[in-house]
Amino acid sequence: MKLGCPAEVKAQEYRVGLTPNAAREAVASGHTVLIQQGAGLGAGFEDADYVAAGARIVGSAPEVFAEADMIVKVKEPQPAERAMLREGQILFTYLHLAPDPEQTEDLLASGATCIAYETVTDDRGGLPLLAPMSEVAGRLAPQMGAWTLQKANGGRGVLLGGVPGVGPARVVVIGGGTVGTHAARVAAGMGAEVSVLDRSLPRLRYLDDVFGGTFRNRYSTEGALTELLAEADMVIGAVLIPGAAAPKVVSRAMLGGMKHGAVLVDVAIDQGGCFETSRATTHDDPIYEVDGIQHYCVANMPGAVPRTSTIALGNATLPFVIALANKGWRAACAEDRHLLAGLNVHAGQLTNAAVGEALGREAITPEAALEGSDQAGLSRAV
Ligand SMILES: NC(=O)C1=CN([C@@H]2O[C@H](COP(=O)(O)OP(=O)(O)OC[C@H]3O[C@@H](n4cnc5c(N)ncnc54)[C@H](O)[C@@H]3O)[C@@H](O)[C@H]2O)C=CC1
Ligand SMILES: CC(=O)C(=O)O
Ligand SMILES: [Mg+2]
Repeated sequence: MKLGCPAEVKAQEYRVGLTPNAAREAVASGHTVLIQQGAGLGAGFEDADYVAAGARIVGSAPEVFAEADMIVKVKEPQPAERAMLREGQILFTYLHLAPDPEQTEDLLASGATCIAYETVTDDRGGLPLLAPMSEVAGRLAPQMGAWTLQKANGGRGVLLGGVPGVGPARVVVIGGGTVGTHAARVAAGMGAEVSVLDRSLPRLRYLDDVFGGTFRNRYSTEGALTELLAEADMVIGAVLIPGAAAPKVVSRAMLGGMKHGAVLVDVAIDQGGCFETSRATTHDDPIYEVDGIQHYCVANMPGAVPRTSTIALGNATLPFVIALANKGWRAACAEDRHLLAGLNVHAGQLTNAAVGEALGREAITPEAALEGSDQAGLSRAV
């Protein structure tokens, strides 16, 4: 198979879909790897590193898209990239379709087979291709929130850890999954007083067992949240219902009960955001204010640390990239129901129920797409 890796074009996105080590393994498995010139530079990988791994450097994105059977990326394809996808081509990347009807429309129109990193599952109920970026975004969240809390950035001018004689900042983390746990650990490590809320009792038990002495946890109800918001200097939004639009856990009215200059960091913004007042921002212009509360809502936070993020993401995606390249998408997905769970769009049909529900569109099951793909191809060909 020909694997193509274009340079990312989203604002301030310096990650890359394939590392030289991933390229080397794909080449060793008998595949051709096409890397757009300079695609790895932002993450510290030179074209020469890819050439040494056996990959071929290609001058432009249109050449990569035209030649490759499978496109491996990081971020959801931007409009110019969507226009280059074609029927039968595989796209393997983050998609986050639930809050993005335009992208969904374009992917359906392309006829491509689109597998989303964020809905691939594992045996333990986890999301193995989201987890590494959730670890990065979780660890970054208190760092970005601490910066936003500085007076010059519109925050209330509170130092996270306090100093001797002055108490620490209070941090509330909503959602105690991967993002939330890593955020809570780092915020506590910076000296803040941290509370984590979740709606899963098994998760709260786990957090209590492992981190009981480091941060507190509470069952997430509006009442508990309202109490904690009143005292909070920083609130980190980290909830997820896989594939679905994020539930709005903090309404605009609830901002009125918070301290002026407190900070919201909405990590869940890539699924539409879990605060009513959130809108996606970029690394170029990351913060804005609503009702005296500062909002940081960057949808690709790991892009801020592209070296760490690219390697972490590549470690997780590599086995799936190789399986897709070796077997083709249909056999690879037929043999691995967890990879099949990543199928969001195939041959003009939506194949993820949560995305369909969020967008009010009909979705078939990924299993039906697997069985019906020949037929779908045939009916378009006549
Ligand atoms: N902005 C960015 O750059 C990035 C964003 N993310 C996003 O961060 C979000 C969280 O991801 P993960 O931590 O990996 O998910 P996860 O599935 O590990 O954790 C989510 C947690 O939220 C809890 N939850 C669900 N509904 C809730 C509610 N109403 N109240 C309280 N808790 C609730 C779940 O029980 C679960 O423990 C996702 O939307 C993910 O896409 C992840 C990486 C980067
Ligand atoms: C998860 C995601 O969207 C990101 O890493 O940018
Ligand atoms: Mg994102």
